[in-house]
Amino acid sequence: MAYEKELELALLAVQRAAILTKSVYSSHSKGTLTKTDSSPVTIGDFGAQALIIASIKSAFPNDEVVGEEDADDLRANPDLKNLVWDLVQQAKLSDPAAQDKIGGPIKSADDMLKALDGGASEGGNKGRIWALDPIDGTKGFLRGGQYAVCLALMVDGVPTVGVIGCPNLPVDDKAPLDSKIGTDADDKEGKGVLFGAVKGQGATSRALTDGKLEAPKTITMSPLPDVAQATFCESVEAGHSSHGDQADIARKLGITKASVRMDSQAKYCSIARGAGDLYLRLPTSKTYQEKIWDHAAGVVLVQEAGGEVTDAYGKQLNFGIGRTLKENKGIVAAPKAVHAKVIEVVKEVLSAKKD
Ligand SMILES: Nc1ncnc2c1ncn2[C@@H]1O[C@H](COP(=O)(O)O)[C@@H](O)[C@H]1OP(=O)(O)O
Ligand SMILES: [Mg+2]
Repeated sequence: MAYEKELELALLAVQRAAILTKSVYSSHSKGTLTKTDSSPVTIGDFGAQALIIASIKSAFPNDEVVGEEDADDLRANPDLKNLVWDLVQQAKLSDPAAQDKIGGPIKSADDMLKALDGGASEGGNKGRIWALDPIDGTKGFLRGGQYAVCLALMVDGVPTVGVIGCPNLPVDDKAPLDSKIGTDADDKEGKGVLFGAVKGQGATSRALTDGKLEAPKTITMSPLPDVAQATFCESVEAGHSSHGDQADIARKLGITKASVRMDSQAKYCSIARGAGDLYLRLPTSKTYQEKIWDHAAGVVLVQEAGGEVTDAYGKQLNFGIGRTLKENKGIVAAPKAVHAKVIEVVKEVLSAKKD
């Protein structure tokens, strides 16, 4: 099967990075810090990015990576560098054969910095480029809710392999979705899911473990004969998408169920496995450009589970023009059969706002 090696590498690398993020949450008081550009980040972001890029570069030395982080903060702060270096050395898969497949440990702190800086690709529509978000949904991570380790391989600008690790989603694909799932208040049992998809080959989920890969289960979106019955997902953060516009769209579609708010690409995962139906992300800002690492993996998953993903105007997402989706505004993900109807209503709501 095409991309078999890439999928296995991505699954194992994401699994190891997820182990690292869990150790940051439990042993390092969540590891929060503020980057020199004042955006929030955790020590887990650096460690997870370094591990995943080192794995990619050892298996596929010529591939490029567009990663969210870089090593500038670690170079400027030796204590921080040492802290992340300790984390990276400890994060190992329990199964030696699985660990061997992802290139073993990084040899030195300097190698770790080099790996971290390996995410500086400018992207583009030629060749093989990976898009990596080591911790997507930092706010969710900090509140003990949903976050995701997200990795996609783009081939000639097209997201082709997508893997997402969600340490706080329930393993059961059909567990009811509500905004409290995965919060600290919940039982920790039965949590942690690893999703994978390859273009043209379907989408799967399996329990996220720390060893060998579990057997995959095929996932598909729920059949949604009547869009009024939909459950729609949106960001927790009102600054990331317009809760008001999304509520208007839902009302016009006849949807009466309350939205499910969760952080990160766990939203794409949840609709791909049929636990929810729609993901609406209407822009709050005229200037914000969505980042490719925030969507590439989720898009492959939803497409392969029977869905369609476009921007808010129904335009195809263009992943091949750099590190952002600068030609697109907002995101609408829905089962294929209802996508056009949803876009029609989204356009109505957006054009009414302009008047
Ligand atoms: N104004 C904005 N509009 C849309 N997304 C945003 C905005 N500001 C930040 N983000 C991104 O939203 C993502 C999280 O989305 P969600 O709300 O679905 O969890 C983060 O990767 C974050 O990027 P960053 O990490 O650079 O702040
Ligand atoms: Mg992100």
